[in-house]
Amino acid sequence: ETHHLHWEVSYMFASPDCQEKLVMAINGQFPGPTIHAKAGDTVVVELKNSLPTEGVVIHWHGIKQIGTPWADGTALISQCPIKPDETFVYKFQADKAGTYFYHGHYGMQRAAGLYGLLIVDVKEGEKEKIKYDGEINMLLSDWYHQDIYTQMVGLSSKPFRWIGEPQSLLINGGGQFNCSLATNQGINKCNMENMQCAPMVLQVLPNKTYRLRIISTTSLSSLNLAIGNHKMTIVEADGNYVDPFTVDDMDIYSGESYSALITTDQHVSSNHWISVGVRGRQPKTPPALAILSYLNNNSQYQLELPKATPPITPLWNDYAHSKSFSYKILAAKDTPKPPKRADRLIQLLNTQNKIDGFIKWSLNNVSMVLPPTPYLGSLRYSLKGAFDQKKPRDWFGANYNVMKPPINPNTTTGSNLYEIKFNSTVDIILQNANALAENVSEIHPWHLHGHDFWVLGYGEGLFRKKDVSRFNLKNAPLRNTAVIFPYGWTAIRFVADNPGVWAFHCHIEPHLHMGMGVILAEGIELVKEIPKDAISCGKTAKMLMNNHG
Ligand SMILES: O=C1O[C@H]([C@@H](O)CO)C(O)=C1O
Repeated sequence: ETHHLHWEVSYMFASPDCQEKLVMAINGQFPGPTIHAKAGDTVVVELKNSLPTEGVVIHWHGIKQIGTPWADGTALISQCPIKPDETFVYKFQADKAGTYFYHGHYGMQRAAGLYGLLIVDVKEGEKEKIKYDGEINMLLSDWYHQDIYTQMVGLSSKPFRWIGEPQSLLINGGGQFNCSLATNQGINKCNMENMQCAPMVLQVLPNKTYRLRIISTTSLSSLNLAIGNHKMTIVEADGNYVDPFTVDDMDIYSGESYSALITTDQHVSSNHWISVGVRGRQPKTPPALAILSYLNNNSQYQLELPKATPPITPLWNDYAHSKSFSYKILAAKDTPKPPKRADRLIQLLNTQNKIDGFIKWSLNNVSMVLPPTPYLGSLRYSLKGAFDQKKPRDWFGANYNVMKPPINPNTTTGSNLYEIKFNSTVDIILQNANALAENVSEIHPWHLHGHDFWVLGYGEGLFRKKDVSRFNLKNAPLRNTAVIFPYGWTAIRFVADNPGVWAFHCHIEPHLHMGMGVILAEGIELVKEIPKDAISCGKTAKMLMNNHG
């Protein structure tokens, strides 16, 4: 089946948390429309850019883009930004059932509200492995009242202006700013008459099982979600089935998606708080709340606020709690196993650095900048001088103390382009370290485009070669996003079997903006003819003009 969609991206005024600001919308909707497809379906989105004066692209997060690397929607990597008033056609296959989303991938447009859900069901005629009676989607985001231009300019100014913590957290695009519905919070009570800021009510029937699809597209915040009186059984992560496990609360990092099963086994006419709070950074943002409401005997849903206090998020710096959740995520039985060994090991040291006093993030001491000509075109057509040719390193050297701020914080910029042998198996060790300030090391969720990878393990401190022997080759989970914990490392393995140019980066929007990413290029000679609309800028535009002049 083919899903043919006509979308128009524009700004509109909206008040997701009852404070009005400009929001990036699709067809006048924020969040954008939900795409429902089946595995194997083709999705065609004719995307018209109706932003007055800026380019746009959309990335289909978790979709592998096999055979269509130009549809990955990464500005200056896989395609040229779509110009105002122009239309670009994204055509790709929904390759695997699972919970996905889409979002802007140019500058910080995701943080402006350019996102929505992409739900892929099992193939026609195939049976869903997980049994449930109904589905509920929860798209989580954080929300800033400052516009993204002020944020971006601040991040690249001297002195540096950090974006700070978000003003509110949103569930399906709605939230409450500076007030709370929960009775135990020391802040103003929200005005419930304002429907836009009323909590989302999830209506359920008693004695059923629901599949909650939980997705985080936050700009900055790591989140924790809990439902009063209901346990959650995690069954899917990033479009891959996991070995089911049951928890009282779950963590979710930007770029991740999960399915959690809940059973509505409480009193037939009851209601319960769902709360979402911030982890990993000292929270200044009130938790987001939703209400799980059972249909009562009179066929009516309870719309009053639950009597109990909402679940409280674990202490923001209780990393043991977060690790215990991440370590429980293991592959379901039928998951393909990783190859026994890798052909190449790349160790990427994540550091916060400075260039002439400007604050950056670097990998092996190089902060990523993107060239004016997207890599996919310049590599495919071997255009000379399209980007900085300096090869990035596979290792950062033996003497780096990850527990202390960098002795020499000075960094440089570069393309961070790794050329990967087609069909080879690659291990990447994401090595965390102390940031510029003493005793600070932050969470970074890393997202890989074009692939799933196996998470082989996590460790504390500096990764050592002997840690390879601890890798989980038995039931390593497949993911497209993996977190690195403060002062720790995370090991991933993937097979470079998808011709194209793929970003691999921290999914925290300001961190990517500050250079926290690398580019992987594989099997470029196998990329078919790239649609002209994807490469009509920079040196590839000149090439096209010369060919047809
Ligand atoms: O990139 C970041 O910058 C600030 C801080 O380190 C400097 O102000 C912060 O919390 C980040 O995550």
